[in-house]
Amino acid sequence: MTEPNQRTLINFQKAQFLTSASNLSQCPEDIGYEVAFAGRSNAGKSSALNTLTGSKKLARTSKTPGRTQLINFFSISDQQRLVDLPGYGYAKVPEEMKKQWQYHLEQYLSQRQCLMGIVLMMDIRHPLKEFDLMVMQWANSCEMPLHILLTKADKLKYGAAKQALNKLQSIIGSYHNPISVQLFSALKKTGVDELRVKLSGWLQED
Ligand SMILES: Nc1nc2c(ncn2[C@@H]2O[C@H](COP(=O)(O)OP(=O)(O)OP(=O)(O)O)[C@@H](O)[C@H]2O)c(=O)[nH]1
Ligand SMILES: [Mg+2]
Repeated sequence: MTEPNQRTLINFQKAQFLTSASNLSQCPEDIGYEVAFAGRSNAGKSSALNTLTGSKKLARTSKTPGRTQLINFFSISDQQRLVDLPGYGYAKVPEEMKKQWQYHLEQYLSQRQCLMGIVLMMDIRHPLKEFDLMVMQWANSCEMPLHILLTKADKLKYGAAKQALNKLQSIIGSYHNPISVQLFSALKKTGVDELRVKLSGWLQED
């Protein structure tokens, strides 16, 4: 028998765009294993997905916050998918549209049976905003595994980045869902292996 930590690493380079959905009914069949990438608009979700999969343009990145407006599905195999969720909190989007996204996002998060865990991305310079705390509390309440990426770690000196990591680590100590945090930089490729190990655990059967 293999120990969970000896499971094979998934080859994330196999990820291919599958489909986009604007609501739950348009999502692919709810089977197998799925991991969702969530975060505030501009947190670096699409960049992290591209870095993870070794692709420059699998997920669209943009200097314009709010670019990813649909739930985008990427398949690694017919049983394993990565999901780029719409960025939350882009101010220039009309209020009604924001409510719609929020509704569909909540539907997805609460109803999706194959959802194994959430990767929550926060810009290391602006962590723990209202949306982040909401996701953290929600995950805690339903025991959903959560892995936090402190993104754009290259924007801080190593000491300051480490300090931000330590602070987050002490905060998540009071949570009782499976929860972890790491530094990440799409620019410098920092933390990619750590992320691959975490997701390989989530996306495979025990
Ligand atoms: N310096 C630095 N910039 C980054 C990093 N990751 C992302 N960015 C930049 O941050 C901006 C937003 O990145 P995206 O990956 O598009 O962010 P997103 O969370 O997908 O944004 P939305 O789809 O709008 O919600 C882009 O200009 C990226 O180039 C990083 O690790 N380091
Ligand atoms: Mg995006």
